[in-house]
Amino acid sequence: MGFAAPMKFRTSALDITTRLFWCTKLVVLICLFTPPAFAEASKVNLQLKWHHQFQFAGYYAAQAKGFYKDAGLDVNIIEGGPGKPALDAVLNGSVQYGISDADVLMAHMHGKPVVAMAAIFQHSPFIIISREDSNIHRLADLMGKSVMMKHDLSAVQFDAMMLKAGLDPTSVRFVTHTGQLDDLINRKVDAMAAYATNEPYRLRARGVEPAIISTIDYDVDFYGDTLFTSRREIETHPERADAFLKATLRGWRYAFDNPEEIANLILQLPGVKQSGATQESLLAEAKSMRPLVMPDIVDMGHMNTERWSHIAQLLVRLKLAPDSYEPRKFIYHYATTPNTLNTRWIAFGVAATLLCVMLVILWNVQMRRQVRMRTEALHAEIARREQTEAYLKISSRMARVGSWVLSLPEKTLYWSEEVLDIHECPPEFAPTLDSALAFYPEEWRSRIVQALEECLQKGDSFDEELPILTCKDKLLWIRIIGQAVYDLHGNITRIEGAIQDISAQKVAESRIQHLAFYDSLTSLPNRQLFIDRLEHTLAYSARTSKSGAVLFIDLDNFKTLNDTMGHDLGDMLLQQVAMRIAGCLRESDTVARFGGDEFVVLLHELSGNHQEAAAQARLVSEKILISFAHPFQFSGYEHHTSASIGVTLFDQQPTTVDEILKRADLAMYQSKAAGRNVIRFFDPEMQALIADRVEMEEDLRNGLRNDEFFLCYQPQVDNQGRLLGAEALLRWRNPKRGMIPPSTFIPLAEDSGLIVSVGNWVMYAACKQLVLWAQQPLTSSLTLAVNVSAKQLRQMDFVDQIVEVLNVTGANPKRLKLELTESLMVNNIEDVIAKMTELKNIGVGFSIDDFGIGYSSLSYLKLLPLDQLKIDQSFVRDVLTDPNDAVIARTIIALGKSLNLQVIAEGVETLSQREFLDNYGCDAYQGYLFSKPVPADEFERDVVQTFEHF
Ligand SMILES: Nc1nc2c(ncn2[C@@H]2O[C@@H]3COP(=O)(O)O[C@H]4[C@@H](O)[C@H](n5cnc6c(=O)[nH]c(N)nc65)O[C@@H]4COP(=O)(O)O[C@H]3[C@H]2O)c(=O)[nH]1
Repeated sequence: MGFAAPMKFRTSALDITTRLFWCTKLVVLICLFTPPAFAEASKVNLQLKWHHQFQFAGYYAAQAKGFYKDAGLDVNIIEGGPGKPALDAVLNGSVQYGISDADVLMAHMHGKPVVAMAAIFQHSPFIIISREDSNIHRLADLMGKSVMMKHDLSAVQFDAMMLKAGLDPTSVRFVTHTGQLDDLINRKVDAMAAYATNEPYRLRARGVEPAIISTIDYDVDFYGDTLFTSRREIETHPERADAFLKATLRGWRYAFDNPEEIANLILQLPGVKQSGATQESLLAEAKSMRPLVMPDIVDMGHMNTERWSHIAQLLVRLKLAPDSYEPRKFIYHYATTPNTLNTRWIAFGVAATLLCVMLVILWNVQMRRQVRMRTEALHAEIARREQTEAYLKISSRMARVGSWVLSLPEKTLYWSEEVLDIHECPPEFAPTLDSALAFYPEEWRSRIVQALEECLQKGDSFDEELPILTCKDKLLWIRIIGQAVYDLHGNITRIEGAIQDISAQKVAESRIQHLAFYDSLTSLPNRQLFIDRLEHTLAYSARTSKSGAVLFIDLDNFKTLNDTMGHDLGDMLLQQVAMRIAGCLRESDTVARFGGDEFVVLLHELSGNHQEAAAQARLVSEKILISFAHPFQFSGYEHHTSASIGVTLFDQQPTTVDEILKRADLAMYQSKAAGRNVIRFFDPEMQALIADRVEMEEDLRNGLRNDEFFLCYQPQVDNQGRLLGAEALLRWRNPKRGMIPPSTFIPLAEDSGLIVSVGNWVMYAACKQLVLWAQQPLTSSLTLAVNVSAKQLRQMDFVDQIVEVLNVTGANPKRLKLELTESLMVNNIEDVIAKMTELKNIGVGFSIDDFGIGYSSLSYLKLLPLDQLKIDQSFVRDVLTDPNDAVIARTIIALGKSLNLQVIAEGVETLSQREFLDNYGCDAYQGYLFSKPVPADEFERDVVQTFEHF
């Protein structure tokens, strides 16, 4: 449906274009209607139908008056006669043009290539003539009578007349036509076929009154003499044919206009006078021809397609011709345009008029179309504007924005519906400038008043965000925009603008602000806001004599609680901690959460005296520690926790936020190292230590690259004193620092993550050693225990790494024992079990190192694919003196037995320690009693030789 209009438009545009095209084409055609021009006269032959007489007057006139010559033709007129039919002459090509009857049509219908050019006789002159005294006046009178008739078209016309009259054509007696009028005069025949233009006159001239039966009386109306030619002539000489026809017709017009002149001319033709023709007889013939040729009524030579068709149908009906009449092929059409000047002017005139008419029509159509289109466009525009206005109203309502106008100089105020709505005023509320200003709270009102004044005085536009109290006393935030409007003289005539309710936006902004600057869990300021405040405080301190402090607070063992009791409890603890810390501070102090269990406090406006400020900071710190003394309560659960606090002071000395935070952080680490639940102030010595730690980390990294590490081996023996194997212990000899103990660099490697690369190095070194030992009988059965740190084991590809080391070195997995610490059992125990099981399946053994000091859950212990428990040396050390340690050692041995695990004691220094443990069934020992850890060569040389072997 939507395409209906354009379709219509397209069709009409097409019509117009088509009309214009044809109109132009017509004009061009008419204009091109020009006469042919021949360089030299073209010779043609014209065969007449009969002897020379007025019947062919037009042709003689055309020749005598030079019409043929004017048309570039040299025409040879050939006389016709019996046995000399023009049709045959044209068809065999001996002549180009001929005169004949409707037998040309018959020839055409029989497939002969003939073309009728002009029917000179509009009605056939054929008649049946008899003597008046024979009493033959109608066809019926001919029944049984003799009629002299040729078996040609005359017979056809006669048959047609008879049939039309309801008579049988064969009921008359036909006699061969002799052409002798005397046969009729002498009553040899009763009647004869004749020409109305000829025989009646001749009969009368002989004193015999004729009786005439005419075809017209029986409604048989054939054309008479017809100028025709061959199709070949038309195709090969179209211009000649045109020219010949035009000149001939001109000749005919001349002949009828000047019959005496032409009659005299005919008399001069050979054989005419001899035939007895006179001027009088010729003029009589001319006269009798007029009603048949009708030169005054129709165009000379006129042919009617319908009439030819009618004659053709009659011929078919009479079975004289096949049903194959093709008017277009039979009837001649001009190949070129008439060449008279008049015709050309008329043509031009007609064309120009046509063109003008078409242009007027076109202009009219175009105008109508334009008017229609513009009207439609106007309607569409109105609809669009109405729609836009409606949408604007909807969007204004949705966006809660409206317009206002303050007209000057009366200062009358107009509010749109939306503005009234924003102010929650009833529709009848009529605002004035004063009543509008009253919506703004007093402390904000001056801003809008000032904005209006500046707009009035200087023409400044304004854009303000202000709160209002609506008619219903609701607090809203609005954005008000205003700008001056001037008249032609540059005077401000009004201020107009918009008001939008931006309350929702303000809430969102403050929410974003909160999210950006506050910790979502505790609602405390976050690191960013804390830094911002610290910067302000530093600037303030630099200006005044006041100092300040930053406290770094870290919860002790928070990670363990979070991991074991779950994050929900961890979160609850952090929220309660936040409240307790905040409870120890002044309003003006800041407590922030930096993430995890890291809380940071900013104390400002402390004393300008350093010591006093330190005391103030210590007091607050202690208050915080004391607040932690009470257990934290969660639903049905109590939790004790303590904190480590690092403090740093700052005063007017220039320093940076980063520096202060770093110092507080260092102090906090120091307090943690000091045993937790303590307060430590930052001091420069500690900073040096930390700096050294950073440096050592770098040395450690380089140490790996520079091959500064090596392994020492400490023997492990069974209760019979036989050498079972050794524990591989890592050593680091740094060219600058000398030998560094593992207790120093292993924690550093753990913290920095370097322990993974270090551990990998150890694993390769230990396995290579196993391979070497495997090659010697004394050492081939020894096992090697290797320490594995928690970070190593947590590597996703830990198992693959070990397998790769074993594959690369070729070490026997059964000789390798991995020592894991108890802390590994706390987290993700399923993963640990899976990895251990995988390695266990290929023969690798496992021992729990330092057993007894951790948090091993006995239920998990059962699940681990362990081989050995290793009693921590701290219990072994005092096993003889501290009954608690003795009990623990005995318990571990008993536990091992019940779980079917081997138990080894480390740190055995004395025989009595060994004997004690032996008494309780300890399976193996390691300690200085047997040997300190020694390098491989020393181990092989001294240790291996000393012990008995399995
Ligand atoms: N007082 C005393 N000490 C004895 C006695 N017998 C052995 N020790 C010492 O006790 C530590 C035993 O190693 P650990 O418990 O695995 O404790 C090791 C282990 O936790 C770690 N460590 C050493 N090498 C490696 C390693 O390759 N990888 C990992 N992850 N940690 C290692 O460093 C810790 C310290 O190693 P070391 O300094 O070699 O100290 C060794 C050893 O020298 C004794 O009778 N009396």
